[in-house]
Amino acid sequence: MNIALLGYGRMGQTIEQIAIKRGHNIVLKVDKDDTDYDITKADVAIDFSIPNVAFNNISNCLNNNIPVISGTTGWLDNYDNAVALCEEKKGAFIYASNFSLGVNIFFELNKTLAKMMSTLEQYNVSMEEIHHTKKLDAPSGTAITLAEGIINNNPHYDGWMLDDKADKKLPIVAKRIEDVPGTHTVTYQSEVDTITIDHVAHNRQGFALGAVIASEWIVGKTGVFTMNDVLNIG
Ligand SMILES: NC(=O)C1=CN([C@@H]2O[C@H](COP(=O)(O)OP(=O)(O)OC[C@H]3O[C@@H](n4cnc5c(N)ncnc54)[C@H](OP(=O)(O)O)[C@@H]3O)[C@@H](O)[C@H]2O)C=CC1
Ligand SMILES: O=C(O)C1=N[C@H](C(=O)O)C[C@H](O)C1
Repeated sequence: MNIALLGYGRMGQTIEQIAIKRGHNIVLKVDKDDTDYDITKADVAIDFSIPNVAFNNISNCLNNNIPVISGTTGWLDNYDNAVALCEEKKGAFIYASNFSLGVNIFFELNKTLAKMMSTLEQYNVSMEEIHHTKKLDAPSGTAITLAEGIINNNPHYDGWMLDDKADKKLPIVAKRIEDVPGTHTVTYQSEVDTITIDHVAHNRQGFALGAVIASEWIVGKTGVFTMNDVLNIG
């Protein structure tokens, strides 16, 4: 498969290594100053760029009928526009806040736990995410997906709040510590005990492998998909 990498930073470079090991060719590497490129030489594009360019990158792929995988976080104000464009162009698109198999299982575990805890009013839920100091957005996309998994399954919460507290808002604390690839912890606390579930990424290989698997899966398909479709879970 011929793959275009939109964003050639930490993730783009890790994806390149895994894609080559799986027998693919990297035909395009696009970074900040690369404005004049031909996306049509790719069979599929993988976008791991920065929040304020992701939607443009995705639109360019859909306008040129190239299936696109995006892992960039912090651009979701435009997610519905990306979905509408994909439907209009009869294209193929997947966004995931986290492509790793482990986190996608963790998402399902989080939803199941949220359902179980939803009638137990003595527990308050909170979340912490820790990432490297170069991360541009907070809270992480993964933390937002986890928060949505709780809010949709527990009527005591109707939103989330970063580094603050308010009634019915799930509090999220975002910490930045050098070189941490990504740690997410969900905590239920009562007066008598604490329940925590966490996912700790040891490196970026899991995110990158998931993105390559998603790109292999999407070629030849039409529609807007999620990692649950790719992994057949959920
Ligand atoms: N969904 C998931 O599983 C995961 C998501 N992420 C997300 O992926 C994104 C990238 O992460 P990471 O690789 O660590 O970040 P990096 O900063 O290492 O890489 C981003 C790259 O995008 C480049 N870039 C800037 N402008 C453009 C443009 N117009 N078109 C294409 N590329 C551009 C940057 O170039 P320059 O440096 O020259 O500005 C940089 O090389 C983040 O949003 C992060 O949150 C990260 C890990 C996993
Ligand atoms: O920026 C990162 O590094 C990561 N970003 C994603 C997010 O915002 O959830 C996924 C992963 O945690 C690493």
